[in-house]
Amino acid sequence: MQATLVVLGGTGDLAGRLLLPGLAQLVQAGALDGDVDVLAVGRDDWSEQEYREWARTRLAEHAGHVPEEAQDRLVDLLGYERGDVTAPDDLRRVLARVPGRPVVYLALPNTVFLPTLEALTEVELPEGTTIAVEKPFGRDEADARELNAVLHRLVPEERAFRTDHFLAKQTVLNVLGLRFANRLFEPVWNASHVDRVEIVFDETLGLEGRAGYYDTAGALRDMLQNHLLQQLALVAMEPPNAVDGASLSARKADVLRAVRPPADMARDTVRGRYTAGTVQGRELPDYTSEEGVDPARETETHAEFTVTIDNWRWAGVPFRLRSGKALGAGRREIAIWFKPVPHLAFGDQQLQPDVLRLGLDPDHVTLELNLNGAGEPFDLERRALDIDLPPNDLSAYGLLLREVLAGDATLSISDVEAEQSWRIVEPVLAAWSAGEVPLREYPAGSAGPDHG
Ligand SMILES: NC(=O)C1=CN([C@@H]2O[C@H](COP(=O)(O)OP(=O)(O)OC[C@H]3O[C@@H](n4cnc5c(N)ncnc54)[C@H](OP(=O)(O)O)[C@@H]3O)[C@@H](O)[C@H]2O)C=CC1
Ligand SMILES: O=C1O[C@H](COP(=O)(O)O)[C@@H](O)[C@H](O)[C@H]1O
Repeated sequence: MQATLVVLGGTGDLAGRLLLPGLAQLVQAGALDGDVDVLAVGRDDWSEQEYREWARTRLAEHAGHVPEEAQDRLVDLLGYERGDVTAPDDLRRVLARVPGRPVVYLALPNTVFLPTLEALTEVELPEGTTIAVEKPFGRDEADARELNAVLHRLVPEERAFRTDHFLAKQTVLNVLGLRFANRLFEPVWNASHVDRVEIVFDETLGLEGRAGYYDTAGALRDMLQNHLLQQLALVAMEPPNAVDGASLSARKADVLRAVRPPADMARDTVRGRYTAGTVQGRELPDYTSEEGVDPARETETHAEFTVTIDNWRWAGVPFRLRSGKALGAGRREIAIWFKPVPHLAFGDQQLQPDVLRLGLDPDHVTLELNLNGAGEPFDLERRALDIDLPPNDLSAYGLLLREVLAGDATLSISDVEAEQSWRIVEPVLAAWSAGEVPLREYPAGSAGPDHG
C-alpha cells in the first residue's frame, strides 16, 4: 500500500543532515520504488519548489556518496506544507494531502513531542497510521509516561516507533552477533570475569547551530539517556530467543529495570561545558556565546555517569557512560575490560588485563591481549587482534527509515524501555539542577573536563 513519510520538523538539522541522505540511499537501493513519497512540514513560508531547493543543497552537502540521479529522484518525491505541528487544524490540512498510509515522523525538539501528539488526537488519523518519535523521548520520566499514554491513544504499540539511530549502527548491531552467534564470549560475559565496561561517544563536533533543541536538552538527555543506555542494554541483556522487536525489547527492558542509578552524584557523575578552543584546526567559540544559547540554563555539553546493575550476571561491575562535544579526539567505543588472571606465572611483569573494544565510526572490533613478544620468549607484549567491519550499504538513518516504513520494530525502543531509561537518568538531572555537582569548563579541543 502507498505510504507517505510525513516529516514534522522537515526543515531541521536532522532532516537535512541525516533523514534526506538516508532516504536518498533508499531511493538508490530501489527500496522506495513507487510505494513511498515524502511530505515535509515546517514553519518556513516556503513553496514546494523552495523546499526542494533547500533539500537539494542539503543533499549535495551530506549525501555526496549517493549518485546525483538518485538524489534527483528523491527531490521529485518531496512535498512541502507550511504549518505549526502543535495546531490540529494545520495537521488536519497536512494529513488531508496524504494518499494512503501516513508514517508520521516527529523530527522535532523533544519539548514539542507532547503538544504535537496531543494535537494529533484531535485529528482523525487514517487507518494504518504509523507514528515515529525521535529521541530523547520527552524531558523526564513523567513526560515520557504522558507521551506513551497519548501515543497509545493514537496508534497501537506495534505502530509506535521510538527511534534511536544508534541501534542501526554497524558496531551496535554487531554486539548481538558477537555475543550471541559465537560461543567464545558469553561464558566470560559476567561479573566473574568482567572488571568494568565503558561506553564512550566523544564528539569533535560542537553545537553546529542547534541551540533551539540542544540548549534545553544538554548532553545527558541528548546522548546518555538514549543512545548510550541502549548500548548498555545490548551489552548487558540476557540472550534473546530471536532477533526481533518483541524479544529484544523484553530483554533490554529487563536489564534497564535492574540498573541502579549513580550512588554518589559528586563521585559518580561529571558534567562539563566547553569554552573557546580549536578542534582539529577548527576554531570553536565558547559554548555560551553561540547564537541561541542562554548561559543561565547551565546546559552541559559533556556528561558522564557510572552505574551498576542489580542482577546475578553483573552485580558490582561498574558501567561508565560518557559523551561530550567539542573534544580533541573522537573516542567512540564500547570497551569491556576483563579482570586480571588469578595468578601470573611470568614473574613481576606489569600487565594490563585483556580488553575487548567495539569501535564505532569507523566500525571495528579490537581484542587487546598479552602475548609473547619479540626477543625473550616470556617477555610479554601487548598485542591487538583488529577486525574492521565492512561498512553497511545503508547509513544508520537509511536502515532505520527502511524499518519504520516497513513496520518492523526490531530497531525501535519500547514504552517500558523509554520510561526505564528516564528512571535511571532522573536522579542525575535532579542532582545537577540542584547544583550538587559543579559544571566544569573544558577548552574545545581538549580531552574534556578535569574530574577534579
Ligand atoms: N541533528 C542531529 O544530528 C540529530 C537529531 N536528532 C533528534 O532530532 C530531533 C530534531 O533535532 P534537530 O533537527 O537537530 O533540531 P532542529 O532545531 O534543527 O530542528 C527542529 C525542527 O522542528 C521544527 N519545529 C519546532 N517546533 C515546530 C512547530 N511547532 N511546528 C513546526 N515545526 C516545528 C523546527 O522549525 P523552526 O526551524 O521553524 O523552528 C525545525 O525544523 C531532536 O529530537 C533530536 O534529538 C537525532 C539524531 C541526530
Ligand atoms: O542523536 C544525536 O546523535 C549525534 C551523533 O550521532 P552521529 O551518528 O551523527 O555520529 C549527535 O551529534 C547529536 O547531538 C545527537 O542529537
